[in-house]
Amino acid sequence: MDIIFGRNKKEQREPVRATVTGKIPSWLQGILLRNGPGMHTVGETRYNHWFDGLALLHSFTIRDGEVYYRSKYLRSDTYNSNIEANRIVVSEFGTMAYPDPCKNIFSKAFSYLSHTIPDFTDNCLINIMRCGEDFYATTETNYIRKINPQTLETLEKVDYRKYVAVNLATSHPHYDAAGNVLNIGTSIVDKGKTKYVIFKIPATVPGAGKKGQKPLKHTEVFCSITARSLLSPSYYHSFGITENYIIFLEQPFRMDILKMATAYIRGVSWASCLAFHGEDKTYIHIIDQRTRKPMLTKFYMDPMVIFHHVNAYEEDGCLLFDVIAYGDSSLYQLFYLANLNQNFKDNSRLTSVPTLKRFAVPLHVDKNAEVGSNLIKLPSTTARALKEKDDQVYCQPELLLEGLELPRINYAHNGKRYRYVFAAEVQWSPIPTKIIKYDVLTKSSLKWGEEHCWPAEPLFVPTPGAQDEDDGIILSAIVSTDPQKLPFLLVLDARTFTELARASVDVEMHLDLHGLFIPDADWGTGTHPSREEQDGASDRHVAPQT
Ligand SMILES: CC1=C(/C=C/C(C)=C/C=C/C(C)=C/C=O)C(C)(C)CCC1
Ligand SMILES: [Fe+2]
Repeated sequence: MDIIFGRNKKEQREPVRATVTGKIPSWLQGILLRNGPGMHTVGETRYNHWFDGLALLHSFTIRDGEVYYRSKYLRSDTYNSNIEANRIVVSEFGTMAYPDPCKNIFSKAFSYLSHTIPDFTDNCLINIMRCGEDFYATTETNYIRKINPQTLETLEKVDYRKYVAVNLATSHPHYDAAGNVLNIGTSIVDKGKTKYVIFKIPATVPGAGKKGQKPLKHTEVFCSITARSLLSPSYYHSFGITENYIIFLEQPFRMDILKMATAYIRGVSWASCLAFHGEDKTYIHIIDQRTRKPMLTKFYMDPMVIFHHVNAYEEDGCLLFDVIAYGDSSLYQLFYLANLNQNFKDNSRLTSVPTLKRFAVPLHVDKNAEVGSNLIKLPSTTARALKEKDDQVYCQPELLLEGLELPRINYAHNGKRYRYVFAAEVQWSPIPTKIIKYDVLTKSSLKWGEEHCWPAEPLFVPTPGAQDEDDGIILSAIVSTDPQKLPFLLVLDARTFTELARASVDVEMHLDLHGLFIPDADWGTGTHPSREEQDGASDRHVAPQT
């Protein structure tokens, strides 16, 4: 398994043409841009956790039935410092690093103290975010890195804290129909308070295109929620949204700020400051977008760990949300590289299987409803919300499907009633073996899988002018454990889940995390450099010139 997880991947800086078999639909023109960890050792030093790896961006440019692949390490400050020092000098999720090798005991003590809370990393390895016409590589700290989606070149480092008071922010923002970005971050012990801050970055700003007119400068705080605990806010990875509401789950998987403040001096990682408190509840915060205020009813559910929200929607006075839930935090434990070795199969059993669960929250709670009564009367779900005393409501889910992660939907249905979840199938280990299309209405699934193949997150791209939710294609980058088999971009018909085409590339591809598709039609005529300008004049191979 070391080939897939632990081995450093070489960049493919010049676009290389893939060998296409089958037929890519002629309307599919654009760039699939994805992110994930690609380098886990620097010099003699090694990261402990797969999520620590240095961000490797890669893209598949699809044009006129051909596919061109390229990859480039994000030239973050973290990457540059590590490469220059030829060792890991910046701390990541599972690895605490020490910048200066101290010469004597006094300077060592001084160095430790002056670094009590080191600056967080800008190794943005998780996802790609679109802000108007700009694209950023993202992680979960206060830093994002602007990138050129065509050349994969690294551009400026952006500190969210310049625009909004957050120390951490998710790498799974939402977008409204106009392309405005909505995200959530945590503001830690700021003016005596720890808060979850929901903020909005407009897609366009007056005078856009003029120097200095950046959407980020116009970031506004939409709403904030005081954390239940000043010194142990929840960890979260995503959130949910509908037309009128925002769903934030304050789960009992928490960060211990005091532990974090002493982590550097104690020589332990950030990950060791996170703990799951199975004796606690998960609080459901529902924010009404019209008033920008959280609902006063105290909704809660069992203790669980949720990384990915799938979708949410409103139906007959209820708010329904679908999430991939775990019974504990064992997922993060599994990704320690020490577990992802030859004995992978024995070491990497999840102690809880990721399960698609549907929750339902009543938007108007009748104060006179009997304690113990179920407030959900929808025929469409068996999810329940039990009235309790003191304005509390206990939500119990409907179990939809076990064994899936990295969920995606047709984003045109985000926040609305929907039918299809596209995901990677995973059972008791974090190995994605198949891609699955799950119909939440009929509860049936379609699957794609092939021997030795590990599929990445399946991304849905709609057919132009599509009416049906599944009228489109699925794109997934597939890596293989068989050294004889080249990695490839898989193109499936999203309706039937049959293979339309595959584009094999003779490179060492990494297993990635998340990304997005940029249709060619999205390149405006205005401020963007032309494709010709950006495609890279220095291309050795036949570059996708148009
Ligand atoms: C560096 C750093 C962090 C990084 C977290 C990361 C990198 C999480 C990755 C999660 C993924 C990939 C989940 C997939 O489901 C924290 C803990 C936010 C806080 C402190 C500094
Ligand atoms: Fe994620």
